[in-house]
Amino acid sequence: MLTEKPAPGPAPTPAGTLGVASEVARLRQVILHRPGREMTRLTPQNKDELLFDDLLWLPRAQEEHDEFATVLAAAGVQVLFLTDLLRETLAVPEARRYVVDHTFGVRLHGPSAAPVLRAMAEAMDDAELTDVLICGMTKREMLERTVEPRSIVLASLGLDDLVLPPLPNHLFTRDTSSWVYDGVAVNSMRMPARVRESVHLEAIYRWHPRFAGSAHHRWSAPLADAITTVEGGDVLVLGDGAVLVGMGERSTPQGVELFASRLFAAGAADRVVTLSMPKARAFMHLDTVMTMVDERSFIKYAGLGMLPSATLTPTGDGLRVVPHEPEQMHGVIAEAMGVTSLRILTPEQDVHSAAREQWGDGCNALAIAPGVVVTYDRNATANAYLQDLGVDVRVVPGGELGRGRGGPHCMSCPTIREGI
Ligand SMILES: NC(=O)NCCC[C@H](N)C(=O)O
Repeated sequence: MLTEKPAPGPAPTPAGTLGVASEVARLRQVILHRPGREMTRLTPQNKDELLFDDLLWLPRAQEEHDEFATVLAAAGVQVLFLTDLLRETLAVPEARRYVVDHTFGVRLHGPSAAPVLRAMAEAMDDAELTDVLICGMTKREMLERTVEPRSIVLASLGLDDLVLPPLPNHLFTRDTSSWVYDGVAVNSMRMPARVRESVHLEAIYRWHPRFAGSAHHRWSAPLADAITTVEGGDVLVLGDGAVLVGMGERSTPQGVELFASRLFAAGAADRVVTLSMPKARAFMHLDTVMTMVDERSFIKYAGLGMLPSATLTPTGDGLRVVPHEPEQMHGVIAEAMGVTSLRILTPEQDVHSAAREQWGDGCNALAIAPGVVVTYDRNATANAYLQDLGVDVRVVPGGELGRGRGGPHCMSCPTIREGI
């Protein structure tokens, strides 16, 4: 039996206007995804394709996640759960049609099976459809709901093969959509295993009553392609019109230029600093190596070193691009932030311990207010180091959650921070 989801805290009070004008301003509202049955689809055979390094022990992962949600709720953050948002969104007929059409399509299922699968999905109630969309569906489960259409796509699958793959990386709500100033980017995801996550977030922001009525900007064309990709873990909102974006394994220069152009066109930002990161799994997103702790402090992985950067600014009808040498990295970010220097926080430890803590998301802090961060308890050196500097560190367990390679920053999509 999976454990029940706890109430996320006291009855939510209206949290304010949607938007995030800073990485560290007091967090008011966040989207989380409590890991569920989709995690039980992970096997030693498919985990790499599904971007997990190991299999999660689900009840323990849920306990850990519940603690994360409780720490946030105790700090006055309104916690929204993706499963609830998706289920409530599917009650809107247009949203349901959009999601079903973008899930059961000719490309994935072929022209013979797609219409049958769509009809099967249409017949489900909102909760069942939500479960199938997130957890996926085997052919055996499909046959409990519909007769097998004549389709070589389906005929090629065994009974326990997946007609619809699960989405275990919904856990990392940061990446799929990101609020930047008074708008949201529903991101085109780089890895095939995560592409369908954007369908759900797009539907939520377009049709869920909580978001549909708000006049926020959109910084992306979701599901565009695998070239113009930006993922939220690569994006840090520096404040006062500045944005920092990492380009590496997931976010591409093409995607970042489009993203910057949209921010500039709306007047939401006027400078974007890009960092060229190594293309490696350990550095898959900027927030795995560097996150903000307060208005001018970053916790940074020692092994990251200094990176080539560029400053993008608007020119009226295009972008002005000024490249910088690696040694200028901190100065360039400081200048974009309008501060004389950054405070770079790098715990002192031997290279092996530093690499182990980075792998365990030691630099993946979620600021819930300036100088108040949520981190995994396992990163003892980084946590003690921050505490010694006077940072209020609120630790949560991450032994199971961390197996998907993400910490508190990755597992949270802030939708409202103070000061927007
Ligand atoms: N911002 C992040 O670094 N998110 C963690 C994403 C982990 C996920 N398993 C992935 O590979 O996409």
